[in-house]
Amino acid sequence: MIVSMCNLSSSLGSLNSFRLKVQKALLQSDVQSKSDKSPVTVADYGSQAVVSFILQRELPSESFSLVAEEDSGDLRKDGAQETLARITELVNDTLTSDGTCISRVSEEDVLTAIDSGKSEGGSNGQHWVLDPIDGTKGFLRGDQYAIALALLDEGKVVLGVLACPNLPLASIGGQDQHSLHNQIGCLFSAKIGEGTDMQPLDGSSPIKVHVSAIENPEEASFFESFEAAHSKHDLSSSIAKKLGVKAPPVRIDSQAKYGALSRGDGAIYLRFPHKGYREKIWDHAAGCIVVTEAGGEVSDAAGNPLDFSKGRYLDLETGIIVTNKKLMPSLLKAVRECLDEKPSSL
Ligand SMILES: Nc1ncnc2c1ncn2[C@@H]1O[C@H](COP(=O)(O)O)[C@@H](O)[C@H]1OP(=O)(O)O
Ligand SMILES: [Mg+2]
Ligand SMILES: [Mg+2]
Ligand SMILES: [Mg+2]
Repeated sequence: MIVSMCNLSSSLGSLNSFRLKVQKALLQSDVQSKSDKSPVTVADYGSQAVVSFILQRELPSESFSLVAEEDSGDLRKDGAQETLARITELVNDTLTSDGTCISRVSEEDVLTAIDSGKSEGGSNGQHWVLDPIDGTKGFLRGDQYAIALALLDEGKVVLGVLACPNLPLASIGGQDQHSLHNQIGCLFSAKIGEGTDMQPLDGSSPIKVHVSAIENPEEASFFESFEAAHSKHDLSSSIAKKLGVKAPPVRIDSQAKYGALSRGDGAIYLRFPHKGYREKIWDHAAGCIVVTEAGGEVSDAAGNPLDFSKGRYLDLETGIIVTNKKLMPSLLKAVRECLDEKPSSL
């Protein structure tokens, strides 16, 4: 399966205008609640439809498989007609404005495109993995969010693209504040064995990025979820304290954390969801390769690499930790000690 990184990057880049436009003009009726109480918006559905259309246009149909977050169930219910019409209008605006020669798509086409993301993934063959808007709560607040697309080959992530429309090109880690003219919007892309690139969302040239080289935890800063409901802030604080981290946490939404970490804005990302939460592959696949190709490591709380071959969910020891190769052993030790002291914290 051959699809150029350039095509993919420009397709996700063109989605940028779609999302910024939708984010600014979002109506109350554009936001719904899913069965797990998490929010979903016309932008989540529209983004999934657009990426699905573009991938299916670029790729041979017989082997196409997409594992994506949203499905059309709620959009097919009575009362959803207006929402579906609005999504279809936004999708058509996007597909025609980015110069791709796609004729207008119907509401049924949009529903079908969304549902092409129902694949179960797994360890055989190739599967695209999509989070059309990761960090929907951040998107709604006007803060960080990401569009995350990855490719699995025989259960391994081999390619990842992470668009972060609200992430400054300059570091959010304290240094380098005055470079790049405070431009906003970053696209991270990584291919196995080829490193990680970052480029502005306007399509300017990419640069190679690398994780922080910090070895002394006292100089490290760490990322965690903005939402306390998504990750235990008290547990992260205990781990950071035990490790000797002095800086307060940097709290941002979505896989933008992986992007920021891949260019060394911070050195550590800690994620400890509350009991019962199951991590999905689309929440980590693109971020994971963006960080590992930039020289970092991603593991579960037991030190195992993430296994993307088990279907739509990640099967892991609760907790995801990300850092550079130098800090990982001491970070894992701090995690183990904190969990041993307070096993009930998981
Ligand atoms: N209860 C929850 N616990 C942990 N993560 C959650 C929960 N509900 C939704 N998420 C997902 O966590 C990710 C964002 O986490 P964070 O911003 O805290 O890093 C998103 O993928 C979000 O889904 P979504 O893609 O629907 O926004
Ligand atoms: Mg969601
Ligand atoms: Mg997500
Ligand atoms: Mg999402």
